[in-house]
Amino acid sequence: MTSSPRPARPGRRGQPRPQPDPTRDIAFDILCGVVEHRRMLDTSLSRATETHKADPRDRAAAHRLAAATLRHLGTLRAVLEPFLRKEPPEPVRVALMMGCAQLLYLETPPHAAVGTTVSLLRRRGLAPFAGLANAVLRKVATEMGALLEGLDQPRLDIPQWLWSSWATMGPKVPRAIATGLSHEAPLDITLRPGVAVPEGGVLLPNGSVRFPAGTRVTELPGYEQGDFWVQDAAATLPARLLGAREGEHVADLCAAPGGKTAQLALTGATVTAVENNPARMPRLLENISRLGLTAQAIQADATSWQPPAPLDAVLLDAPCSATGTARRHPDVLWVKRPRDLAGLAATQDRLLAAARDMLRPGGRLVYAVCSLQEEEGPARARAAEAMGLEPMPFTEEELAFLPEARTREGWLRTHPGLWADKGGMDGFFAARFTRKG
Ligand SMILES: C[S@@+](CC[C@H](N)C(=O)[O-])C[C@H]1O[C@@H](n2cnc3c(N)ncnc32)[C@H](O)[C@@H]1O
Repeated sequence: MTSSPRPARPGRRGQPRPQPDPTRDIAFDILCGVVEHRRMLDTSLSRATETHKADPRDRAAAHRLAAATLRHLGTLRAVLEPFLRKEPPEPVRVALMMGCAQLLYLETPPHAAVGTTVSLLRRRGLAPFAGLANAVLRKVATEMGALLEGLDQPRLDIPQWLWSSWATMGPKVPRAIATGLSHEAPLDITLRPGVAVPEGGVLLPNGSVRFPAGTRVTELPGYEQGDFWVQDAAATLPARLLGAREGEHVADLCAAPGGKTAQLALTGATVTAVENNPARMPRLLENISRLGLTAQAIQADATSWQPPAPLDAVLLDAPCSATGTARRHPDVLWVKRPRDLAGLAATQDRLLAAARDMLRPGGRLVYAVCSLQEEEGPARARAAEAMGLEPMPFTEEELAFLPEARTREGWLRTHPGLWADKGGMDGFFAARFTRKG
């Protein structure tokens, strides 16, 4: 992150005229949206990009700054605490946290981090706090190492309710997840069969290819030709574990943007992808076409859609809290609340019941969520059993490349602390069932 290269021109009354800085303006709007209004980052990003007439580079830089701040929100609050004798208004705290994040995590030169924060406060009608920001950020810049010493950063950066909830997976799991969430996620792609590993990529044990964080997928050779698609290593597992085969009729419920549809289509099965959100249909269709795959995409609510004939297999990648994707979407940690889970679980149960009814006797169902929450994972697998679905556990052989993700029940449980030496993975839960004959 660099400073604005142009010197400030004098404005009225000899005051330096604040320079436009769309990157920090957008990041500030995003952060205020998350922290004050529990608004998702992507929602604010689109809105703020329009307001500040930003170009794609500003947008990307703003996203990176906002994400770095959110990834370390608890630590940044703790670092600032000793310098604030009185509680500042929340937007001022947000600007200070953003300034601190640039100093502590983004290697922004101190004069730029301090100067741009002061300008931001002036632009936003918060000039009375400019002096405070100047003094606090200068101190942070000089005492950086000492300020972080002794802080339990992974613990501070996770809201208490999530930390406690993750302990249901084992006492060491919350810390492992938090450590996995403390850095940017790498870029994983899934290759079409027969495509060579692109230069710079590392082949993972599940067959995914991994690139360093910040790699732009559209710039990798083979993207336009449809040689691969973006998909986290953990996200490849549910479709793989459905075991779809040529000649089978399968449905991919809740399908956009279509990573799992692509996997299923490549098995040779006849695939119907069902997605209810019209805004997400173009991405699904675009991906199917870029990859040159054959799959029927239908815009419909999967709780009421019915296949023309009973299906051999169904993949249900249900909507969820998405806490498993917090490496890429750190806002999730601060936007979601415990009370959101009951509504999501009710939707997941409705989708499970609908999926069950689509199957022929003996047909298979994989239920998956990118959530780390018990309510959306194991509790839903038990609900599926109560609906008359018969468990069909994942075997040791099927998960031989990732044995630590196989639970005693034969479910799949991944989290950002797994494959720590390789760069981690998203959090997923999956369970497989058959419909009794
Ligand atoms: C977790 S995302 C799916 C990701 C996708 N399976 C993939 O691998 O690329 C969940 C999707 O379900 C869709 N969705 C939510 N409720 C739905 C419903 N009742 N019927 C169909 N789709 C639904 C959402 O719009 C969203 O696109």
